[in-house]
Amino acid sequence: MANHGEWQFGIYFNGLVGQKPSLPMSYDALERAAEAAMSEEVWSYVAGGAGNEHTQRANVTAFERWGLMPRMLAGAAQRKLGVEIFGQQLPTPLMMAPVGVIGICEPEGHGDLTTARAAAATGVPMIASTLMQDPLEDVAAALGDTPGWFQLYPPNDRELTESLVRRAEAAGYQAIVITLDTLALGWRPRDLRIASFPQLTGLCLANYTSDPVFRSRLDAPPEEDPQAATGLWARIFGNQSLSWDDLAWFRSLTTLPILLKGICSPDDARRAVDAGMDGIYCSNHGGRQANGGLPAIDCLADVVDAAGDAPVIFDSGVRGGPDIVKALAMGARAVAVGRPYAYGLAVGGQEGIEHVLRSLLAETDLTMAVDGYPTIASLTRDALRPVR
Ligand SMILES: Cc1cc2nc3c(=O)[nH]c(=O)nc-3n(C[C@H](O)[C@H](O)[C@H](O)COP(=O)(O)O)c2cc1C
Ligand SMILES: O=C(O)C(=O)c1ccccc1
Repeated sequence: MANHGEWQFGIYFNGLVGQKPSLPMSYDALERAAEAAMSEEVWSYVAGGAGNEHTQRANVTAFERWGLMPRMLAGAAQRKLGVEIFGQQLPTPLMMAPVGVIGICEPEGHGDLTTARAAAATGVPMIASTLMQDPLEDVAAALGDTPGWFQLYPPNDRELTESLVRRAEAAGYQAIVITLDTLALGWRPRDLRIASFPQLTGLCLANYTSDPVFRSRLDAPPEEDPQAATGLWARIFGNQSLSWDDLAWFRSLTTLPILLKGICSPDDARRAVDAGMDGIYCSNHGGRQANGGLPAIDCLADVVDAAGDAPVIFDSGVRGGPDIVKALAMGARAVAVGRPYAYGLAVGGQEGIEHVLRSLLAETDLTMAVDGYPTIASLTRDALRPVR
């Protein structure tokens, strides 16, 4: 396979016949275009974070405190970006993080299906959120040969939790990601200012309204009384009494690999592995949940060390190829992005997502080429130096 970076020559050659890319070529331009393309409510929800968004900004700027050491004549003419996770061979170390409102990041409201098609076209796995506009089965069917993982927000109803996990397994998802950092909703001033929370208008609840257990809890079907369905969702979503003791029960539900998302503490990573979890997902939810926290990248190395042989996925603040390379060098097995592909969808539909993913992969590949790291295995912490 050609190196991902060669994609840039396609763009330059198009320039020879007067064609310029119609989609943004930098993250800042992508963000501006997305703001223009989205409704005020969706923009606020996607772009915003917790409190004064200090942690959200710090997630991004913390990457600038690490520099990659360039190595010359390192035999990096061909790069190998493939990785293996839970016996799955992935063509690249990039993943799409679960974004619960991806369904409404395009005007037609089927953004989950569009994202799955972009995953199918690029080989970049989609981690499908519990919050979807289309049922998880339909989204799985659109993934083609690309693996999908299912992200679970465990409701405070065990029968419903079990139903969601079994449906995900039956639909062909290849891992379950249990998100632990959103058992309560963070303080989000942007959304508070405009008094907007999309799920409360009934958006992105298809996995609930299509679920037999959820439906059995309602007096009338959601099609007849959508408000009652939304009210039930609001009552069952939060699950603040979840504890480490519940992990054995989750483990008993499925033979699929389970990862815990929202882990930043090495002690929690150790505890997760001891409880039989298969992987760790180091993330602070893109700074959307708790403000005043550590940048997620500053937590990654300790989490990797504590996780032992268990693979660690990383997200929060990844905006370009060098960020991906740095997170891999810290020891992440794969690196995910959230807002970047949501903006790609808003700006250019499926093509927009593919454009964002291909740009990230090209820049990752070229960073490895220019800095002399031919394989992901060659990217160790020795490649990183603190910027003074
Ligand atoms: C609009 C939006 C919705 C999200 N919804 C979910 C979700 O449903 N489940 C989840 O585990 N994480 C969710 N996240 C968090 C992402 O999975 C990821 O941790 C975060 O976006 C990474 O940070 P980044 O946006 O800086 O790349 C959401 C993030 C955004 C921006
Ligand atoms: O907005 C989020 O980040 C998120 O993950 C979420 C999803 C559903 C309810 C509350 C928060």
